[in-house]
Amino acid sequence: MNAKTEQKPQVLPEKAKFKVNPQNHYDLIVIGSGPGGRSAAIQGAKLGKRVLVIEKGHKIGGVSVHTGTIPSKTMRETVLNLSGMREREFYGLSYRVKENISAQDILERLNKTLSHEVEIQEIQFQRNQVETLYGMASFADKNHIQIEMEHGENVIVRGETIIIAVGTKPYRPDYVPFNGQTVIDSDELLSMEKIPSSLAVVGAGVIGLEYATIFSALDVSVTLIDPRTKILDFVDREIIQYMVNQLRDRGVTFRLGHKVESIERDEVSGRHLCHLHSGRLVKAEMVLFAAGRVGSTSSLGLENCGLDVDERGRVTVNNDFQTSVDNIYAVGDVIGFPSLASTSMEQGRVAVCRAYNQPMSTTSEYFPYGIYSVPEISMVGMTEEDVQKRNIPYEVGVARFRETARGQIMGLTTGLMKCIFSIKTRRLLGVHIVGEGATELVHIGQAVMAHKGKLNFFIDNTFNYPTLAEAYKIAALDALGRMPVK
Ligand SMILES: Cc1cc2nc3c(=O)[nH]c(=O)nc-3n(C[C@H](O)[C@H](O)[C@H](O)COP(=O)(O)OP(=O)(O)OC[C@H]3O[C@@H](n4cnc5c(N)ncnc54)[C@H](O)[C@@H]3O)c2cc1C
Ligand SMILES: NC(=O)c1ccc[n+]([C@@H]2O[C@H](COP(=O)([O-])OP(=O)(O)OC[C@H]3O[C@@H](n4cnc5c(N)ncnc54)[C@H](O)[C@@H]3O)[C@@H](O)[C@H]2O)c1
Repeated sequence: MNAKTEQKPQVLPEKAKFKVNPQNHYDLIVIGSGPGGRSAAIQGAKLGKRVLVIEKGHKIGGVSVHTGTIPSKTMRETVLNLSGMREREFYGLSYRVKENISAQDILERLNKTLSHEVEIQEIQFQRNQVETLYGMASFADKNHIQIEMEHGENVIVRGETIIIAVGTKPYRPDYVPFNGQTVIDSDELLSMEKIPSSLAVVGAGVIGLEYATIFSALDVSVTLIDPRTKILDFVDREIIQYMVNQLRDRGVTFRLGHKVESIERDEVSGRHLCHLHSGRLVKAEMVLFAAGRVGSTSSLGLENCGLDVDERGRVTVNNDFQTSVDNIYAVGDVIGFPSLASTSMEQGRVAVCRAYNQPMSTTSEYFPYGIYSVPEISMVGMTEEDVQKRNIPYEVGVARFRETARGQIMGLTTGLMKCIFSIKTRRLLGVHIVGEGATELVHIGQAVMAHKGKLNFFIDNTFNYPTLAEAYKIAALDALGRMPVK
């Protein structure tokens, strides 16, 4: 989709006049109730503002709650528990907690988790007196938002400050014959009726990799296809290599550097044939197309307030998350990188504080990245490739989880932590982890980095025993052994 062609910049309407009932006047209007919108709304309410959140879905929560973060992580947890994968070191490769895991097993837990999460968020809005209207929002002008409600009713509301937090939707090019059941995007995956015996995942980004590895843990035969030869190029190469080796060992097939040209159904076998540019063929019962996402801006009427979007439907903002129209801010996935629930929440809070000139300290430059593949990956700070590019003299310390007593207790045979230290200052520059608990463990490194901590922090402090966190000490001692004597 070329959003640019959809969103023709137009001349602003001459001071459009809208008669708006004073009841429909708000200090702050937030469009979208995902992590960015939610935290913006609550921050606005905490500042004593009258806040309205407009949500086009039936429930608040956004992609994060309904189709993205929480569902995929709940699915992962269910699969890891029911498959017994975490226990196989002790009980053998054939160990299963439940034989024949069904789509229903996964959906049951998913529905319980999601409704609980929505309830918590609704209570948060109630407690903070954030008002909610369900309907499709579009700009009438820079202060007025038209809301098309479900039963055809149209309402116009006025906001002095507006936050765009509409997020993204899956990229769905015309050449992919989506059918909602066997050729699907990541939203549709959550209503699958049956777990396929084979799966082709097109796009080895974070979404593709997470789902590919979750299905592989269910013993599904998975092929991962991506036109790029390097997957997740922001992750340390050693960590990716470590993970790819494990996945190959588990039977995942990689078709990197291969572009899908067409997808068709083979009527005889009922499987789908993915024809690759190279002439190779991938056959699978289900195809998951996960080749990125586009901003949900095509029906937002941005042209009515003088805003434009890029080729992926994203809005441009400055460091305060303010768009080129002074009373309109944008946060979350709609502004692009890093497109995480975690960073979207922070952006929502910061945007509102900046809009109301609240004194606030500058946010830390270090944020962690968590990839919930099986095994999981997490990182903060610079990769080894980054420090090399910047010509920083460095040393690396590595710890393997199997070297820790906790790792032995848990039956971990894999898992790796890599810490990068500056030789000159001895400061911790980056932490990269692949394996059990990576997304939790990384925060220790994040805290040390944010406080400009050095190698000696890990050497001089005692860690709980037995823990996986001990890996930090092991990695630091490993690096120390190779550091030049000062
Ligand atoms: C499969 C998947 C897994 C993910 N896993 C993780 C993870 O593990 N960790 C992580 O940090 N991030 C993860 N993400 C990313 C995370 O979900 C997003 O970064 C986050 O949801 C973005 O929040 P947001 O506030 O920008 O908007 P969204 O969550 O995208 O919500 C936007 C909301 O706006 C509404 N909306 C859109 N247009 C309109 C309109 N015109 N009028 C009214 N309402 C409108 C939508 O209905 C939606 O509810 C994942 C994403 C996906 C797809
Ligand atoms: N754990 C997490 O934090 C988490 C999990 C899932 C998603 N997310 C966020 O969601 C966003 C979207 O994720 P994503 O994986 O869809 O996008 P992405 O941009 O990360 O990856 C898309 C992948 O698809 C490939 N691709 C692009 N065009 C293609 C085509 N025509 N055919 C085949 N492959 C193609 C790209 O080479 C890339 O590897 C990301 O920015 C990510 O930050 C985060």
